[in-house]
Amino acid sequence: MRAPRHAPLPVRADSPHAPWPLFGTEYSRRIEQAAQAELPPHTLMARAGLAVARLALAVAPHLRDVSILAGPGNNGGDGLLAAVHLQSAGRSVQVHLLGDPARLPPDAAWALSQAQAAGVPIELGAVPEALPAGSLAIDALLGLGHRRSPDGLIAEAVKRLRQHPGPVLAVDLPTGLDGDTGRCLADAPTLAVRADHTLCLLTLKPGLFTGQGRDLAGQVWFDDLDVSPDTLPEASLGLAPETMAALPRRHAQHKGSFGDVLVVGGAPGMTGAAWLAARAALAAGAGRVYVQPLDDRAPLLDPAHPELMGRRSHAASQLPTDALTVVCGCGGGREIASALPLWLGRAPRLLLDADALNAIAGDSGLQTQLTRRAKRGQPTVLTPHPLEAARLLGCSSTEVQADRLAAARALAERLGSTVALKGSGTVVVSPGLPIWINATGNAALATAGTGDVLAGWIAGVWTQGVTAWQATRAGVHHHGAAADHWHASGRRGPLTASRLIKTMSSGVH
Ligand SMILES: NC(=O)C1=CN([C@@H]2O[C@H](COP(=O)(O)OP(=O)(O)OC[C@H]3O[C@@H](n4cnc5c(N)ncnc54)[C@H](O)[C@@H]3O)[C@@H](O)[C@H]2O)[C@@H](O)CC1
Ligand SMILES: [K+]
Repeated sequence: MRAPRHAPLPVRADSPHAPWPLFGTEYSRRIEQAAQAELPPHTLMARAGLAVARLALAVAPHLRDVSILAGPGNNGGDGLLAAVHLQSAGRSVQVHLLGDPARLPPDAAWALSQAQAAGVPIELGAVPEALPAGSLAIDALLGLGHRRSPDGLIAEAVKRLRQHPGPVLAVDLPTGLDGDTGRCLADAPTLAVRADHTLCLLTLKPGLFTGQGRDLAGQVWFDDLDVSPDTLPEASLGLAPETMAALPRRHAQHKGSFGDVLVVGGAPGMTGAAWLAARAALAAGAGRVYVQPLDDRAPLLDPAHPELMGRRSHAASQLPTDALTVVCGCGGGREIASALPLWLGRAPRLLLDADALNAIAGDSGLQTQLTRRAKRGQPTVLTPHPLEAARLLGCSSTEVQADRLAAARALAERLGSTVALKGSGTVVVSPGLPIWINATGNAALATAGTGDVLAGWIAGVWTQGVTAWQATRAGVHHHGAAADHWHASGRRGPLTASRLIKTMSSGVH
C-alpha cells in the first residue's frame, strides 16, 4: 500500500494556536465531497488511516496489542487501514468488523481489501467477550454517519469499549456522541464510548467541545487530511488572548480612563454575591466599582476591599452613565425585578445574570424593554446557565442541553444580546456573529459564587472599551483558564469564588 502524499502528525485541538474552525456534519460532508472530487480515489481514507495509526503509536508507544472495533461505514474503513499500518509497525492487531463486507461503502470496501491483502486478522460479525487487558482499543465503529443511539452489535461493542481497562482511541467521534451538538445519542449514557483520545479527521466537530463532548472525547487531536476548507466555519473553538493584550495601561491614564462598573444585586441573605462580582470587576481592571445592595439594611462597605463603593438605590441612580457598565443579578432574588426597568432603560452596557434573567423570563414587559435596547444600540450581555436559558426560551433544560449551540443562538437573536451559555464548553454568541466555544475550564468551577465572579469580570473588561463580544469571550476564557491552572498545579476540590478572583488576577491566561 502506498503511503499518502502528506500526513502530518496530528496536532492537539486545544493548543494555544486556536481559534480552531469547527464544522458540523452538513459542512463536513460538503468539504469531504469537494476534496474527493479533486483527489484520486481513496486518498482521504488513506490519509485518515495513516493518521489514526500514527496517533495510536504516539499515545500508546509501549502497548504491543491493538484491538480495533470497526463499524459498517467509512469510520470502520479508517480503522481497517490503521490496522494495516499498525501491523507493519510491529503491533499485534485484531480487527472485529461489525458490518456486512458485501455492503460496505466503496472507501471502506477498499480499506477491507487492503487489510485482507496485508494479512490483518479480521473477525467478522462478532463482538469479543472482552478486549485484551493490555491492549490499545480503537473505536472505529461509527463517525459522522450516525445520528441515532447505537443498536445491535454496535451497541454491544460500545459496552465492551466502556469495560476496557486500557486506553481507548476514538476515530473522528466517540461512538454515541452527536458531533454537531455534544449530545449523547445513546438511550443510556453507558451506550456512548468514553475515549481517552479522539482523533478528529478532516474537520473539527463542535460537539466534541461542549455538552457531553468534553467528557466522552478525552484529549482531542486533529488531522485536516491536508484539506483546506474554502468555506467559513459555523463556529470556532478557542482562546481570546487578543482582548487582554488590547488593554494596556498607560502612565497618562487615570481611574476614569478604565470605565466604571455598578453591581446591582445582593438581596437579603445573598449580599456576598454582589460584593464578589464587584471584587471581580475591580480585579479585571475597572477604574471605579460601585455596589447597590438590594437589602436596605446591608452595609455599604466590604471591609476587605474598601476600594469598592456602596450606594443606596437613589444614589446609584444618580451615577453618571457615560462610562458605566451595569451588572444586574448576582444574588438579586425577587428584589432585582424592581431595579430592572431603570437599568434596562439607562445602562449603556448591561450584563444580566442569574435572578435578573429569571425575572425577565417571567415578565413580557421586561423582555420588550430588553429587545428595545438592541434597537437603541445599547448592548446587553446575558450569562445564563442551562436552566436560566430554558426559562428564557420557554423550554426544558434538557432541550437546551440537547443542542447548546442552537439554544445560545436562539437566545442571542431573540433578545438582541450577546449570550454566554454556561456549562461544559461555554458557548458564546452575538447576533450575526459566528458561534465561539470556550476551550478552558473544569468541574472545579462548580461551586457557589463562581458565576458572580464571571459576571463581574466580564463587566470589568467590557467597561474598559472593548465590545461585548470581546469582553465576554475574554472573561469566559480567563475564568476557565484560572480553573485549569488550579487543577494543573495539583490542587483538588472546588475553587472557591474568592480564590478564583485571586487566581484570575495573578495573570493566568
Ligand atoms: N469517505 C471518506 O473519504 C472519508 C471518511 N471518513 C470517515 O468516515 C466517517 C463517515 O463515514 P460514513 O458516512 O460511512 O458513516 P459511519 O461510518 O459513521 O457510519 C455509517 C454506517 O453506520 C450505520 N449506522 C448508523 N447509525 C447507526 C447506529 N446507531 N447503530 C448501528 N449502526 C448505525 C449506518 O447504517 C451506516 O451503515 C467519518 O466519521 C470518518 O471517520 C474519513 O476517513 C475522512 C474521509
Ligand atoms: K468512532
